[in-house]
Order: sequence, then C-alpha cells, then structure tokens
Amino acid sequence: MQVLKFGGTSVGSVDSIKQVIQIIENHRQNGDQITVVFSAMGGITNQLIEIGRMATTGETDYMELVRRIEDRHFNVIKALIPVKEQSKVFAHVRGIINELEDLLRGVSLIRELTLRTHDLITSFGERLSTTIITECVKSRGIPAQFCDARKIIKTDAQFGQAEVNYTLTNQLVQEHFAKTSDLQLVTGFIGSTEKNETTTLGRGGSDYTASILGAALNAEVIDIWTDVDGMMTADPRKVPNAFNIPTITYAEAMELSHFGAKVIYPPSLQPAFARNIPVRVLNTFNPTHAGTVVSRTAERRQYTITGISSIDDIALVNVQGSGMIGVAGVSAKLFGVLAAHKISVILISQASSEHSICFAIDPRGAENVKTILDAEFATEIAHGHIDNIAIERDLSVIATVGEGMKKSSGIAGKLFSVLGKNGVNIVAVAQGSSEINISVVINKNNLSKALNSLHNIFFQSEARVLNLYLVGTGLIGKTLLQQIYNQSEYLRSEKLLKVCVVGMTNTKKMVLDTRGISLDGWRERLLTDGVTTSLPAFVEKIKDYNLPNSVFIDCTSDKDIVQFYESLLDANISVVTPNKVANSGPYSEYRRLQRTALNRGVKFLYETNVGAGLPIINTVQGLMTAGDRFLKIEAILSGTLSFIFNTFRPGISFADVVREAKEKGYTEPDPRDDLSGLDVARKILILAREAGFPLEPEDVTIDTLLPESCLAAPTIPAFFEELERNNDYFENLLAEAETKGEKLRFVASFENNKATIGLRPVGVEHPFYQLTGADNIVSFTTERYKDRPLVIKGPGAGAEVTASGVFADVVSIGSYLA
Ligand SMILES: NC(=O)C1=CN([C@@H]2O[C@H](COP(=O)(O)OP(=O)(O)OC[C@H]3O[C@@H](n4cnc5c(N)ncnc54)[C@H](OP(=O)(O)O)[C@@H]3O)[C@@H](O)[C@H]2O)C=CC1
Ligand SMILES: N[C@@H](CC=O)C(=O)O
Ligand code: NA
Repeated sequence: MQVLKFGGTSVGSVDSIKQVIQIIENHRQNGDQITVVFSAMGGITNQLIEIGRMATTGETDYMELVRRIEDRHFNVIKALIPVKEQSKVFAHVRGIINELEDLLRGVSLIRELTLRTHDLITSFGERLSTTIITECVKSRGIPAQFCDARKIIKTDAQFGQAEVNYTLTNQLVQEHFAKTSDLQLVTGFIGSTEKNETTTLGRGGSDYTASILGAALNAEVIDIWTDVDGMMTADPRKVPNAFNIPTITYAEAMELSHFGAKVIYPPSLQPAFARNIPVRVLNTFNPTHAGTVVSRTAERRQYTITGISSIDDIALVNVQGSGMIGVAGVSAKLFGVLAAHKISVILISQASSEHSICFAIDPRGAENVKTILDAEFATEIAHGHIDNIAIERDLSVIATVGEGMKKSSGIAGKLFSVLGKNGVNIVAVAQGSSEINISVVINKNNLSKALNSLHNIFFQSEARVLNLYLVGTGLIGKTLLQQIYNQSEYLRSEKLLKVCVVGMTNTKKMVLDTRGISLDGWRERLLTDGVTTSLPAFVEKIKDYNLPNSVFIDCTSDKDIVQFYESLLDANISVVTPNKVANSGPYSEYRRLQRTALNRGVKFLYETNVGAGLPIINTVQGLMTAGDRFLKIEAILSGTLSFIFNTFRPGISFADVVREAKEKGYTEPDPRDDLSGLDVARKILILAREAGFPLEPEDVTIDTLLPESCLAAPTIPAFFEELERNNDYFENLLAEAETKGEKLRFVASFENNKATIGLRPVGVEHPFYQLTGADNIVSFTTERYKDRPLVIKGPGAGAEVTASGVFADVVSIGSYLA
C-alpha cells in the first residue's frame, strides 16, 4: 500500500486537479495499491475561518464568500465531469454547502464561535475538495469511494488540535480498508471524537492524516505531493543557488522545519517515523522530479551539512547578573515561568560562566516577556543579583543542519570564518549536543548575506560567487571585463568561482543589478538601463545590497574616489585598484587603509600600482612577511618613458612618440603625469612604503626631464604643442648620451631613506642599458639579497598586462574567501 497526499495548491485549480488525477491513473496503471488524502482547495480553509469570524459579528457579507467557495467547486465540476453526470454532483455539493449555511446561520444568531464549531466549519474545506475529486475520478471509470476521515480517525475533544486515539483509529482504519477494494479518497485534516463531534488535527493536518493512515496500513511509502521539488538546501527566495535535497533524515527535517523550512511539518510525520515508513516529498507540477525522501537514515551524501534555514525576525532576551553564578534553580525558575505563560523559546544559550542566559523568542511577545520576567525576578533585580532584563531586537537566527556534522570537526570553524570574512557579527550561538544543528543569531540586515555565504561555502561543488563592482570602463576597465568574460567558464569549472559583475559605472552612467550584468552586452546595458552617475549613490547601494564576497574595483585615475575606500573596507568590501592615488597621498592615509582592511578581514589589493601586472608588490610584501630588510631599490618604473627612450630617434618627433605611447595604452589617462615624473614618484613612494619606510610624497626628489613650459601646459593638447616646440631640447639630450655610448633611462632609486627620480644616461655595462620596449625593471637589494640583487623585469604598462594584474588580485580574493 502507498498513501498519497495532495496539498492545497495541488487541488487548487482545474488544471492542477487534472494533474492529480493523472498521477492517480499512473499509479493504477502500474498496479500500485494506493490510498489518497486531500487538503482543501488552496485558500479555502482561511476563507472558512474568515466566514466563521464574520458570522459571529453579525456581518452578513459572509454569504458572498460562501457563494465564492461554492463557485470554485462548481467550476471544477463543470470542467472535469461529463455534462450528463454534472447535475447529480452539483446537487450533492449544494447539499454540503446547505449544511454549512445552516451552521453559519446558527453562529450568526448566537454570535458565538466555540472551538468545536470552528472545527466543524473548517472541516468543510476537505469535505468539499475530496467530494468533487472523488466524483471526477469515478467519472473516469475508476472504482473509487469518498472516505470521510471522521469515520476512521478518532480523537479526544481538544478542538483545534485534537490528540489521536491510535488504538481505536488503527482498528477502525484496518477494518474499513479490509471491507473494500475500491480506491479510497480520504479527507485530510479532520477526525472526530467518540461522540462523533468533528475535530481537526492542527498544524500539518493533512500530512498527519496521511501519516496516520500510512502507519495503520503499514504502507511501504507515503507521498506528500506539494508545489515544490521537495526540500531545498535553503529557501530559494533568499538563496538563489539553493537546490534539492534528495534524502534527509527525520531528525534533520525536524530541525530545518523548526527554523522556518516549511515544505512539510515533520512532527506530523511522527506515526510514519515510528514505523520506519519513508516519506517522499514530490511536486504535482513536476511529477518526474525525484523530490526528497525523508527517512530514518539518509544515504551517504556529498556534503557535510544538509540544509540551512532561518527565522527572519526574532528578539533575544538576556538575563544576567552575578547572582546567577553557581546558584541552582535560576534557569528552572526562568524557563518554568516562560512555560507557565506558554511562551515558546526558539533557542537558548548559556555561557559556562553561568553569568548570563540568553534566549530567542518571537519579537511580538518580547514586551510581554520582559514584564513577566521583571515581575518574577523582582527581588533578585532589587538586590542587584540580576541586572535588568535586556531585550535585543531586529535579529535573525540561522540554523545549519546536518547529520554529517556529528563528530566531524571544522564545521563550526568554517561557519564562523566565512561569516567573519563577510563582516557578519554573531550575537549568540547555540549547538545542541545532538550536533546536528549549529544556530547563530545575527543582525537582521545581514541575513541574506549570511545565508548566501554559508550556502556558498558548505555546498562546495557549486561555484562560489564573487560579486564585483567596477568603477571605470575606460582602457583598463573594459579590458578587464573582456578578460573576465573570456575566463569565466574556466574559473567556474577549475576554480569553482563564479565571477559576477553586479555594478558598473563611468563618469556618465551607472548600472547595478544583483543578478549580474551580462558581460557580452555591458555597453548596451549601461546605455539603456544606466542612470546618471553618482559615486556616493553607487557606494551607498553597494553597502545596502550587503552581498557576500563583494569586491570594489577602481579602474579610474580619479582623486576623489579614494575617499570611499575606507568606508567600503569598513563595510567588509574588498578593494582592488590600479589607481595609485590612495597609496601615494599622506602616509597616514595609506596606513589607515591597510589597517582597516586588516581589522575587517578583507583585502585591499593594488599589485598594478607598480609595474602593472609584474609581481612587484607581492614580492615586496612576501619578503617583508618573511622578515627580510630592504637596503636599496633601483628601478625603471615607467612603461611610457621606457618606450619613449627606446623609440625616440633623431628625425622623429618626440611628441609623436609620446602620442604613440598613449595609443599603445602605456600612458596615464593624462600623459603629463608620466612625462612630469609624477607617476614614477608615486610608484617609488609606494614601493618604499611597502618595504617598510614611512615616506611622505615630499620626500621624493624629482629631477624633471621636461622644460618648464611643458610642465606648465594647462591642457593635454597644449602639452603636446609644447613638446613639438621643444623637440630640439629632447634631440640634444639624446645626442649627448649617444656620443658617450649611453642610453637615456628614467631611473627611480631609494636608499638611506631617500627617494630620487630622474633621467640618467646609463652605459653599456649597466643592467638597465639593455631594456627594450615598454619594459620595467626593479632591482631589490636586501639583507638576504645582498651580493646579487633580486631583479624583476618585463612589460610594465599596457591594457592587457594591467587588466590581468587587476584580475589576478580579484581572483586571489575569491580564493581567500573560499
Ligand atoms: N595603462 C596602464 O598601463 C596602467 C594603468 N594603470 C592605472 O589604471 C587606471 C585606469 O587607467 P585607464 O583605463 O587608462 O583610464 P581611462 O581614462 O581609459 O579610463 C578611466 C575610466 O574611469 C572613469 N572615471 C573617471 N573618473 C570617474 C568617476 N569619478 N566616477 C566614475 N567613473 C570615472 C572614466 O569614465 P568615462 O569613460 O566616462 O570617461 C573611464 O571609464 C589609472 O589609475 C592608471 O593609473 C595602472 C597600471 C598600468
Ligand atoms: N602610465 C604608466 C602605466 C603604469 O602604471 C606607465 O607608463 O608605466
Ligand atoms: Na605589479
């Protein structure tokens, strides 16, 4: 025997009832012996409750609602039962509705609704749905019988939530089923007392009916047909990556449902559980999906945890005081009084110091709880043994559930670490000794971020999402987007990293979309959906979204944007940038950003500040971490100037060579920054700082290579004009060097706390002499690299190598967060 149960949405419309009948027919074709339980059509039970309420107040409009209920059932008859059989069924249903109307008239007369009458009113939902479906099934030639559960499920007289008399019920069920071979279609949710008064079975009612029948008939399986593909690893409305759980134990299902997973109500499965009958949760609207099997033992799984659930709004009550330490009975008194007032406690946590106990409750009852406890502990509070009862609101609780957590170490570590890296503060923690649930209380505004980052980390085979916000879609920004686009498949399959650009902006337009901006059409998206740029608004939105694993990428050379870095880092958002402005201002600002990132456990990365994608900053940081000490740095740090002095020849215009450097993507957005030496000054300053020296910008001496008039040029076109005018000056510089067999190199050096930069002619014996193209070279002399320096050399400017360095920083954050 198999027991099937169809919930409210499954029997909620003509189309869905057709689906249900199809499922029943499939079972019959397979030769399965089945019994089917039905809920009321979706929404009807609530309407019946409302009708009952209206009747007690004397409102007569309830008749209108009764008509609507009747119409909904009549429409099913019209659609699914052959015309010539309809009138008989209409009459039958009308009879049931008449009974309801008589009852309501009575209620309306005495203006009183007892729980007993309430149960009787709500019983009509299941009676109506099951009646019409029985007729539909019979009209298809299937021998079927309507079975009113009130005849076989016997309960006590606790109306609203009656207790089942299993001995009597089992006997009645077995007798009933022994008498007939017709398919039994049973009303869910209802039963009756021994005096035949109608009762209801409380929360999870129809599932409970299926479970009672399954247990009494020793069914091989109970199928709960719903409108979702079984239970999910998390609520898919909050965690888009949530997926189906194929098997789950009763205990896990119980824990998850306590924390808000509402697909089934596991306590109602207790009779099935006691007899070790598996329960399948299936989708009426996707019947071939395997759903979820709930059973005593789940098969071995891929993941250590089974699901994550949450209660979105809770309040935490904190009872603390020195008078609690070592005093027996405080918690007994506390929880005794809560129980006496029927206050349900969601979670409890007590530190072993016994100094405080905190517990979570429904926030709607918080004021009441405070009043109760203030009264109960009035003496202790008056004597100062217990502090005032404190209530904290706007909190959520997240439960991480799984049998796989039992005796497996590192789970809590992982949980706290991922929340920590995402800046989610943990207010309280509880783990039961069953070890299948770790619950954390957090601020409500972090709920979505916490759920998503936990889901991401525990369900490892799915790619972890890295959420990127890009400012600047110029040369470097657009090249970066192209590289991300080209590499996304590799990152997803080989690094389990899903890189998702969720915001982008330039000086004109900005667009934000938490679902991600498609990278093969980002320009169009920016044009069509973009709104006028406002950097403060962009940054505020990023903080508002509060997405896990967020990275802000600044691909501008803007000076003002850096003012946002600190608050972003403070909000646990990592920052990656090729922009040198933040790191080359006052030392205190540089230091503050480093500290903020460190304190927040997020990353501030800027490898491309020096030598573009060449691993220069990482190398310096590596040496520093390992305890080396820097003695001297000598370097060529400008790709632009390298290129210029490797290309400029007598007879070629110097200005044209600079133009060519710009076209090749080597220069700063404003090439005056390269030619004036400012760009190199920033780089040597950053290198010195990374090497542990607290230099200020004014500590860098610049021997400029430009004539005064070029330096003073007010615009970029005027600058190029000045370069044209000074062509002789540059030719002379070159000629002078060449006569000595030397080459011109713009060299930066740092030694004895002093940084200098300037044009230096270098002879053939000098290591910088051979440099070609736009290459950079850096030579580090340190305590450990003293006899021969550590040298890094290669292309130090250009869109591809720079974007690639930015990209590498971004991906390293992905690995760190994982
Ligand atoms: N080229 C190279 O080899 C290297 C460059 N870098 C650094 O990379 C950075 C970017 O350079 P590059 O791509 O050439 O510069 P571009 O001028 O090509 O692009 C800058 C982008 O930033 C946008 N932008 C500027 N200010 C703002 C603002 N306030 N708000 C929003 N958007 C803004 C611009 O918008 P719009 O499009 O509307 O003008 C543009 O899209 C610079 O800091 C540079 O120093 C670092 C290492 C090497
Ligand atoms: N304009 C710079 C680019 C890298 O920072 C250069 O020429 O080196
Ligand atoms: Na670099």
